[in-house]
Amino acid sequence: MTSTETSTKPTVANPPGAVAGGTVPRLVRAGPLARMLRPVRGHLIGCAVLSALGSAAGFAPYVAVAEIARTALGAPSPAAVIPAVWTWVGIGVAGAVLRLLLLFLSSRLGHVADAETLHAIRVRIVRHLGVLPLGWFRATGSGAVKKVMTDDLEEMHQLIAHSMGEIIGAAVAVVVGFGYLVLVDWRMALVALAVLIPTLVSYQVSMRSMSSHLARLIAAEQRISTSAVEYADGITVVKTFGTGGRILERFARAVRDYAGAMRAWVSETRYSSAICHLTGTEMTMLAVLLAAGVGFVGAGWLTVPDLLPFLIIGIGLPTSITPAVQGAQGLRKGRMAAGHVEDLLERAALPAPEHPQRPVGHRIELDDVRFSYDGVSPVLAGISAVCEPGTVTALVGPSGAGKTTLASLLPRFYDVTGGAIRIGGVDVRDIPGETLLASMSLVFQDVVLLRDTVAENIRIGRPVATDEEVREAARTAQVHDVIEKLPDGYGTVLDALGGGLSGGELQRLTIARAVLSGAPIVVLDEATAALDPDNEAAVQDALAELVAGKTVIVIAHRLHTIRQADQILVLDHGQLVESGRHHELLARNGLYARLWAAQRNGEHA
Ligand SMILES: Nc1ncnc2c1ncn2[C@@H]1O[C@H](COP(=O)(O)OP(=O)(O)OP(=O)(O)O)[C@@H](O)[C@H]1O
Repeated sequence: MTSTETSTKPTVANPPGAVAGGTVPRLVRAGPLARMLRPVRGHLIGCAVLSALGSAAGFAPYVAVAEIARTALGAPSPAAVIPAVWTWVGIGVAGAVLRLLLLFLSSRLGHVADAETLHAIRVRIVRHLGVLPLGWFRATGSGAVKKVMTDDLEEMHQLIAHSMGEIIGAAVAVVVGFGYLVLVDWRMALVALAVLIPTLVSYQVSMRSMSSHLARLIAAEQRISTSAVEYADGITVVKTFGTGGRILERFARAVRDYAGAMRAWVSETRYSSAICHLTGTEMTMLAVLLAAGVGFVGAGWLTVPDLLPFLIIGIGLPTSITPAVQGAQGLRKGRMAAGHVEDLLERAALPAPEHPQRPVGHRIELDDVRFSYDGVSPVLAGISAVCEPGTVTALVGPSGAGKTTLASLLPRFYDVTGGAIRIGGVDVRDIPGETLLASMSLVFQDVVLLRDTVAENIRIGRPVATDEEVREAARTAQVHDVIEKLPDGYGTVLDALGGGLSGGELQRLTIARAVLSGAPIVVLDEATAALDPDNEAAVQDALAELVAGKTVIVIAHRLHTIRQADQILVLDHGQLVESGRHHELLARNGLYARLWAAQRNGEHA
């Protein structure tokens, strides 16, 4: 029996709740959780049975103490009860040992079920991540993956390995304890029940209230941590531009939301919480049982020895519920976590080609390409163009025109919603994913680094490349000399921030990756960030080496870098408004000419 006081303080970590009859089975049966646990049902049933038996055996020492007291008090002489006392001591010790053994085995089964379930889920997630559109990762995916892989799986671990056993153990403790008291004296047992029932009912009320508030509280808690991280991450910008007020305001709003949700919850549960505090403690039970017991003894309904089991076992009944309250909370969180896991697993995968085909050559054909992120507002509205092998095509246009979106349709970050993109005469949706990605190098502005050596960071371009090939690629990308000057040269381990390499140097490192891959198509997002003149020249030289002889699509922000492009596609509001070479477009005096004039004026201002 636990002797800790039952707490009904409604915190998110341990909110009010109860193991009221019917609630637990409904939760376990429900939806995604039940589906995920089906393969380990046998283990879970075994775990539950062992936990129940262990919890029941754990009563033996308490019953033994009560019985020894009853026997001793009612005996004519101490010597007469020695054999009976020894028997009860034996029963008590055996019960304690059995409890340890059964709970150990139950915990083992629970952890085996947990390991098998989480292993299967992790494998499914990893497989599914492999078929999700890359665009999903760029937009929102990495945060969602992290949350599911760490937070949600941790909640599921708590549920499978701990919460179920806690709930069943606590339920059995209450039932067995109460059953024993009924056998001793059913009238006194009813008195104990009169204290237990309001406790259970008020827990049940709190539990129902928790269901409606938990999602809101967790959401507010997440917003608090997100805005705190945002503040810490952006501290340089915040201090420099004095924008801390706005970020702090977001943080304060999240804190207010949380406090509001908590207030609503506390207010809704004020009566049930007060009853829990009043009736769910050992002190209250002791006072009631003692008062009733003395009265019963005075009335001749009860003997003093028969009062003892109520004072030893009865007073612990309310606090026996505590583990179930925590377990029920774990169950609820685990069920929400299972829902998040299933949401991720149900996210639409990129359809694999039904009839895979191999492209012949690398001619790129944009055929009436239409696209929308939300299926409602068009972002690209019927773009048609051809990029011949070995030529450079620049995508230009105002911010938000759709340049990045168009470029990201080539490697199938997303699929077109109308029209088609063909490479070497084959629709990209009919080219096997690996073949498609192997045919192009993607050089985007956000440099993604692995926490690994410089050499391995370049080798991502072609994992089987030799050390000499890695060095050669770095030389071509004009970054070899910089790497050689690092403390451990190519063996220097980079962190997420680039291990001291400048922005331009990191860009050349990603260019080296692309050079190493040797893919015949290059999709390039030209840097918008201004580099110092030396770095700028080095990056331009590296790019010139990379794109030589390749089919290149470049998203151009600074028009002077693409004056020599073979064709320039000018986008505006998702439409292709002009196309041609630099001097042709200037002669048309349209959008391109205006953008060019604006940039020239900007440079000379
Ligand atoms: N992941 C996304 N989900 C929803 N809408 C998006 C997403 N990415 C871009 N958009 C929207 O699509 C439109 C085109 O954006 P896109 O980034 O392709 O333009 P862009 O021409 O590359 O702009 P910039 O030069 O500023 O990078 C914009 O209205 C943008 O807000």
